[in-house]
Amino acid sequence: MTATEILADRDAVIEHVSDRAVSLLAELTAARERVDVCLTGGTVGIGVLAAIALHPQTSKIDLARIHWWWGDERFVAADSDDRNEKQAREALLDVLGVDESRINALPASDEGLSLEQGATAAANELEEATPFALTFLGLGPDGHVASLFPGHPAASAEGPGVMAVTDSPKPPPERLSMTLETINASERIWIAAAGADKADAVAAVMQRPGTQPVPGGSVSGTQETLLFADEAAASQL
Ligand SMILES: O=C1O[C@H](COP(=O)(O)O)[C@@H](O)[C@H](O)[C@H]1O
Repeated sequence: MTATEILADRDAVIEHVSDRAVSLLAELTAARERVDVCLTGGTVGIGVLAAIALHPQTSKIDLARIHWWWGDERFVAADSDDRNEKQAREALLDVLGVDESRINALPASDEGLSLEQGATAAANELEEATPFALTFLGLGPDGHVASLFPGHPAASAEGPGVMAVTDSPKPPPERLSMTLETINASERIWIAAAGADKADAVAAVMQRPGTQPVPGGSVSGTQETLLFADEAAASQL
């Protein structure tokens, strides 16, 4: 069951989610030797990472215990500005000086692997991870999360792992995405959405009458599922 927290605007969503993330990661890294965290791309998602980097309490997080993953990636060259990895590195990982050995990026198109081979390699790498303690997700205006788009075969793929996504309705057309089952093995899933263009998607995620099912509505963490929305995105609730 997804619970919602509604904040005034985009900046308030980013501030609130980053506050909660810093507290949670400080607590988890004090209690566990290994904490796997799954990142997202997207406007609010990257904003949250930038805010974590600048947060006054971030030094309380034991970074040596965190392993970083991505829920989805655009299958483009490693140095492309479209890469969720590149954006996350610039916003957070490089700023904090995270060690390369703990960054588990999804393959890029210039690494010598086809899209399918990249999905297989990523799924194999994922086997070393513990279930994600925290997974961040953005929400597209169509209700997509990660690169699981409504009506697209990847969104209904069964089993754990990483899907090769072709013909993505949102550019770039080739992507890699964790499956719903892998995402839903996460202890906590936090979806963040802001802006009036997300209002229909937020209503669909919360399964309001008259809405159609969307991938974001099938997301469910084993301990917690939270949707953080600003007032504009929550206007149809
Ligand atoms: O393409 C993507 O879009 C979604 C949502 O992005 P937003 O800019 O509309 O917030 C994002 O969650 C996903 O990681 C990304 O690859």
